Amino acid sequence: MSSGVQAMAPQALEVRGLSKSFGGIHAVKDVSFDVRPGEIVGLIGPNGAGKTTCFNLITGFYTPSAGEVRFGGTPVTGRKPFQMAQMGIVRSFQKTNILKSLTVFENVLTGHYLEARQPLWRTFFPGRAVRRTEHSVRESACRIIQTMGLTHRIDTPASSLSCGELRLLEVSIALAAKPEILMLDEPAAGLNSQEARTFGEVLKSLRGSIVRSILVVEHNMNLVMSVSDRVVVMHFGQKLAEGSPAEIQGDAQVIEAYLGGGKKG
Ligand SMILES: Nc1ncnc2c1ncn2[C@@H]1O[C@H](COP(=O)(O)OP(=O)(O)OP(=O)(O)O)[C@@H](O)[C@H]1O
Repeated sequence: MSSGVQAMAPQALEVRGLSKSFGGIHAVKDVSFDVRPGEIVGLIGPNGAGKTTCFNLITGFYTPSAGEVRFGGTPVTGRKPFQMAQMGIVRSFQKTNILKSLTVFENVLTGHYLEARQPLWRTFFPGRAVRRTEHSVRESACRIIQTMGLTHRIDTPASSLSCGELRLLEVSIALAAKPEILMLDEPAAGLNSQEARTFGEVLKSLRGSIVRSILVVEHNMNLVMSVSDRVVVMHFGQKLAEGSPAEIQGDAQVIEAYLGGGKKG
């Protein structure tokens, strides 16, 4: 769908020895894993395992206490979130990026800010280049909305969407930034099992068409196990296991971590 994305060289995300302490709490401790081009990787773990902190470290919202993040072989540790987004590492936010009074189309348009930025003078003297950008941004928004199955809601204010549709809109807005790797933090929160299944199918359809790879933090085990090529399990800030969904589901240490640690989801 996005020819821009497809034209890019594939980039792997490499996380090496990542650590973050808050006072005396080791929220993330020496965590390493890769997301290879074309993969969907699930990042799971019981409550407080360090998943969100890990996400915030990778996307530049936190600075690591130690360790490195590389993207396509380039060290990107410590870069700001907008710099990460410009490189193609884009995360979704739970609800916070949705403007409820705007329609689905308008919300997805706002997600194109990286592409649509213009110098101020161009706002007053829009030339052909500005109109071309506007046209391509509107086309891109329509394509994303169609891919996400929201075309029938394109002119609906976000305030009227169901919970499942809001989740799809959150991902749509992230897609507007043209990610190479899309990072989703609990994208299925609040969905019932049917909505989560539909959501999973949409996610699988994105990979290789509109984004190269996906890293997803999620408590809904059915969803994670059905969409992921590989699963990384965190526990008490550290990586406990890594493997295929089948391997992870049969891993005694993982089962113990969930059963012993207060399972969520
Ligand atoms: N800003 C912060 N200041 C202090 N402690 C923090 C901060 N952020 C996270 N922590 C602590 O770090 C640990 C890991 O938290 P984190 O939110 O990363 O876990 P999680 O796996 O995402 O949990 P959940 O599944 O419940 O969202 C927890 O003990 C948490 O209390």
